Amino acid sequence: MKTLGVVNGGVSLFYNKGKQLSRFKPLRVASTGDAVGLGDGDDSENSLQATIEKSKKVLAMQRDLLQQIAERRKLVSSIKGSVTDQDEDEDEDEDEDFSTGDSSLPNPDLTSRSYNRVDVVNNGSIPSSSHVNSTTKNESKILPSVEVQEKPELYFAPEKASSNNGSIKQSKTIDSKAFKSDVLPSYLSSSEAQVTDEEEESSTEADSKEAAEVDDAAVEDEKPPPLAGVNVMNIILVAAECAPWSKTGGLGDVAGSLPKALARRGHRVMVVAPRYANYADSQDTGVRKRYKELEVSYFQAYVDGVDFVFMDSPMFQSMQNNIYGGNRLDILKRMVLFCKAAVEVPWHVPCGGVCYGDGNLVFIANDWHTALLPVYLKAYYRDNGLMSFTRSVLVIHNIAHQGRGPVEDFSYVDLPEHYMDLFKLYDPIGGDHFNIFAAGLKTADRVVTVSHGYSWELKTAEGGWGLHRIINENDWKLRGIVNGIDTKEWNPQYDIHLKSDGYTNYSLETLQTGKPKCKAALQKELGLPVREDVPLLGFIGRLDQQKGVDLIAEAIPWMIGQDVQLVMLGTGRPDLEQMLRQFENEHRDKVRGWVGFSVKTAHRITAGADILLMPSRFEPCGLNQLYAKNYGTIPVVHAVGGLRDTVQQFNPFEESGVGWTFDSADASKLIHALGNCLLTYRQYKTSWEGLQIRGMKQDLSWDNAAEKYEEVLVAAKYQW
Ligand SMILES: Nc1ncnc2c1ncn2[C@@H]1O[C@H](COP(=O)(O)OP(=O)(O)O[C@H]2O[C@H](CO)[C@@H](O)[C@H](O)[C@H]2O)[C@@H](O)[C@H]1O
Repeated sequence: MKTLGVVNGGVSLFYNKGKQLSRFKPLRVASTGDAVGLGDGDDSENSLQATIEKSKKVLAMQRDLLQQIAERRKLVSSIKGSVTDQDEDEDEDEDEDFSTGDSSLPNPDLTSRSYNRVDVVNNGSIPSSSHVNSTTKNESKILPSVEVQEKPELYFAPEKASSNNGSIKQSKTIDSKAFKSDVLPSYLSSSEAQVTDEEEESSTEADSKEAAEVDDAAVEDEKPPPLAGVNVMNIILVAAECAPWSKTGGLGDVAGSLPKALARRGHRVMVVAPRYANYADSQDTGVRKRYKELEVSYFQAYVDGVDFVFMDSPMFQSMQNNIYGGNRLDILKRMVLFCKAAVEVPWHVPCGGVCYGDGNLVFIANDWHTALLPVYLKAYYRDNGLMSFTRSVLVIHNIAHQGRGPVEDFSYVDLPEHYMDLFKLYDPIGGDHFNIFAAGLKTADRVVTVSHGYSWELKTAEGGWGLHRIINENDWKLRGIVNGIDTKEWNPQYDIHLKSDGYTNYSLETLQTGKPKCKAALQKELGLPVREDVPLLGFIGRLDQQKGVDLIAEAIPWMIGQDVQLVMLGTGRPDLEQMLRQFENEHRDKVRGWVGFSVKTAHRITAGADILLMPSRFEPCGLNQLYAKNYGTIPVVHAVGGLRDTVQQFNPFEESGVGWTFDSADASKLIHALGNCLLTYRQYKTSWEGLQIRGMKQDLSWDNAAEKYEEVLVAAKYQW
């Protein structure tokens, strides 16, 4: 078996047969030539002096060890706090032996940046930090009882469940659970959004105070995930947006939350994102670098165990709330600068006093905006024998945006001529063109996409948007991993946006009182009639072709004929924004079309609505349906991509499933599914509660996904 020596800032990490043999700095004493006790006279004085020096060193090392031991004790007590069952009690005892053995040791002063839960050897020894700040559901909660009820009879007319006229064909190999819904009795049956808002987006003092309270409450519930152990790595996630600092959609959410889950597993994790505004909670690192005539500097914040590094340049600052603004070349130039500089961040930007360095390091790039990063890593470094042990993983959140342009755009990316072939792609309509995503996909060591369903769709002509051939050729390195959600931020129990204006926090135990309160508050806030019995439907999303807003538009006349209320929140295509306003104007007693980007309103709709509509034409993963499930809001979705993976169709005979799905992007299918959903809402309350409870009980946290990401990172690390 191959033995691999990874040089990591002066400390070698040796791996043999997959095992890390030496992860900590060896404790070495008396390494110099002047041995103690040899010679006499002056010699003996010298040797005495040498002994004193060595004793000092030994003492210093002991102090170091004591600090590490104290940190482990802290970890053990946090594990003890969350252990509930018998098996875990046994583990706890073992841990206790370990900790009580050191109980007499002094408790060193541990700062918030002191040590990781697993000591990561970084550039010579100072590991980054990590708080344990996750929230997971408390499974031992008392649930409202679900009564067995008669099966529904009055559902809509049956239709062929297997019919598949969708824009994307379904795979035979796709998740069997997702498919189950299709064989059930069927009678149950680019322009990117811009940040346009808003008062709550600038975090107020009150918000941060509330957020801190949320942290405290969440920490009490916390059950840490297993640690990465020997797989522990240095990870740098690079993305064009990162919530809560910058967000136009799901990419921002993922960049803000996946890293925290990786850190909870013990990895040292950094996020690099552009600095589009002056973020109050970040500090200037003082580091300045020049790329051609452009200077960048770096700001930094340390949150929930993750080093967030914001790259500052007039190019980014000028974007403010319009982060993908400007013409094609403007965006290209911004991303060239961002990716060139991001590859060097591990050398230049010290976090917790120490740079990450290039050993045991993997970059996670996201979408076309950062698909240049794997290419720069190869062209500038690995081709030249540098950063040889650094790897890159590229995540596809949405293949529809690719960084395309005329072939001449290659001159802006500053790469050797022979790299041109990586970017050149033939398009049946436009001929040869320049395609950044294509180059990134070919160059990255591994590729991840955000659901199983989408990983299959990407390989089809309809779903690959011209890149399906490249994706098929690189199938060996592609993996689908369903996104998780930030269970601290998107949790009805702690949600800071439910603390005022009549809203209230709620959990499984208080669902039946808390959610109706939120519904009434939402109706009041929107100026709709406050009625508990009327089903309130919600839609949240970018207004573009992807999200199927036009299907809702087609279904509006039917909806208006029902006793329902509808609220739609979104920004994007001006014609669709106008459509939202028009719906509201025409049906003021039933419809609200909120054009704008408001995180607060998104949370409140998720809590107050009974039903969330997601008729997306394609959906790589989708986060809103996951948030909806966590809030007891029932999703009605087009069974495509990640929606098919995450929304299991309701089956009244088994009382299973968490929502309604329809199998093609067609308004009549949406109406059919929604009709059955409304019928259940009105006539089968117990079934409805069952749907809510099953959704709320699912573990949607990032911890599961982080474990799978870790497998991909490790595969990349050992790949040559
Ligand atoms: N007007 C508005 N006001 C406030 N908040 C708004 C908003 N419009 C959207 N949002 C928020 O933005 C996020 C959207 O996330 P999605 O995953 O649904 O979509 P998106 O298509 O952007 O992401 C892409 O990347 C993600 C992440 O991988 C994939 O899940 C997805 O399928 C893929 O298309 C949610 O947090 C939502 O609440």
